[in-house]
Amino acid sequence: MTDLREPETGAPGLTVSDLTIRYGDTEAVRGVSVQVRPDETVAVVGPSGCGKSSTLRAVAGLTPVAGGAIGLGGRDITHLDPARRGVGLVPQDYAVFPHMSVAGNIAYGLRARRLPADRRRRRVAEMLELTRLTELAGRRPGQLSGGQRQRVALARALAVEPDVLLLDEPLAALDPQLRGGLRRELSAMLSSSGCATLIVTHDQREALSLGTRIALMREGTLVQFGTPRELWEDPADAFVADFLAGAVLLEAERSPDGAAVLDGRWRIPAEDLGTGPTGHGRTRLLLRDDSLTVTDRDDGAAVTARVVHAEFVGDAVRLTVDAHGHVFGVRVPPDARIGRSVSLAVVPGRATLLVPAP
Ligand SMILES: Nc1ncnc2c1ncn2[C@@H]1O[C@H](COP(=O)(O)OP(=O)(O)OP(=O)(O)O)[C@@H](O)[C@H]1O
Repeated sequence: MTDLREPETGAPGLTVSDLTIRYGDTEAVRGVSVQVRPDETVAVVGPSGCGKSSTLRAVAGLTPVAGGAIGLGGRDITHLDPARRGVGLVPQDYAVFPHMSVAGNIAYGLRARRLPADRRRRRVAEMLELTRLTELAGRRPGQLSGGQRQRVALARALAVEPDVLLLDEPLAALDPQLRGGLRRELSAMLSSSGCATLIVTHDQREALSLGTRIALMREGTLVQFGTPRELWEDPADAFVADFLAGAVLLEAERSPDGAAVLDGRWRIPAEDLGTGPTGHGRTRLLLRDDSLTVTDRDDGAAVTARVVHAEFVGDAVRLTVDAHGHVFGVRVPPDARIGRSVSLAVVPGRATLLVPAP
C-alpha cells in the first residue's frame, strides 16, 4: 500500500501532503496526500464536488491552502506565486489566445521567459511535432477543431518545460463520440512528453486509461491511491468498486466449502469462486457485471432478488436487481422470460473472493 501521509515536500516530482482547502465554512478538501513521480501521470477522479479541481487549483497556486504542504521538484511551493511554481496548466476551456496563430500560442510562454529567438523556434517546432500540429502552425484557434485546440493548449503548457503538467478535465469539452480516440492520442502524447502530469477527471474510463496511478476522491477525502490495476482488482471499499468498475463488493465469510455473503443468506460454493489477495484486511466478494447469472437453482447457492429495472442493451437485457438491500447488475438473453423476481447464482470463476494475506 502507498503511504497516504508522507509529510515531505523535498522529493522529486510533485508531493501533495495532508492538503486541506476551505471556502469559508466549507472544508472542500481534507488531508489529501498524493505524489506524482517525474514521468508518471496521476489521475485524480471522483464524483462532482469531491474536491478534484480544488486540489489541482491549489497545486497551480490559484486556490489558497488552509493546511498541508505542496512540494515540486524538491522545492516547497505551498505559498509561492503561481507564475514561479513551474507548473503548466491546461484549463478545461483550454484558454488559447484567439488572436494568435498556433505557433504564436505555443511561443507565448517562451517569449515571456525571454528565450533567444533561435531556441524559441526550435522549441516551438518540437512542440508542434509532439502534438502533431506542424501542418497547422499558421492557423488561428478559431480555424481548429476542439481536439486540435486542446493540443495547442497542451503544447503551450509543455513548451516551457514545467515540473508538472496540470490538466483539468482534458476531454470534457469535446464531442463524446470522439473522446475514445482523443483519449488514446492524449495518452500517447503524455508518455512521449516525459513530464509529470496530474489530470483531473470525473470519468472513470479516462482515469483508468490515462493514469499510471489513480487518486480516487470522495467528499473531500482521498479514498484510494494506486495503480489502475490495484484499484480495479482490490478496491478499498464498495464505493471504489462501484465508481471505477460498476462492481459490487460484499463483506464475506470464508469457510472450507466456499463463502457466505449477505449475512449468511447466500452461500457460494468454493468451486465457483476465484480468489485474489487483498491489502485491505477483510475478506470480501467482488462481483462484476458478468459475475452473475439467472438460474433455476433454488438451493443455498442461489439468492432470490427483486427485479428493479430491465434495460435492452442490444445483445442482452441488463437487469438491475435487489437482493436483501444490495443492488446488482445481471445480463440475460434478450428473449429471456423474466418475472418480478429472479434467482441469482455466480457464474463459475467470474466472482472473486478477496482474501487477506495470512
Ligand atoms: N470558490 C468556491 N467557493 C465556495 N465553494 C467552492 C468554491 N469552489 C468549490 N467550492 C466547493 O468545494 C467543493 C469541491 O469543489 P471542486 O470544484 O473542487 O469539486 P470537483 O470534484 O472538481 O467537482 P466537479 O467535478 O463538479 O468540477 C464543492 O462542494 C464546491 O461547491
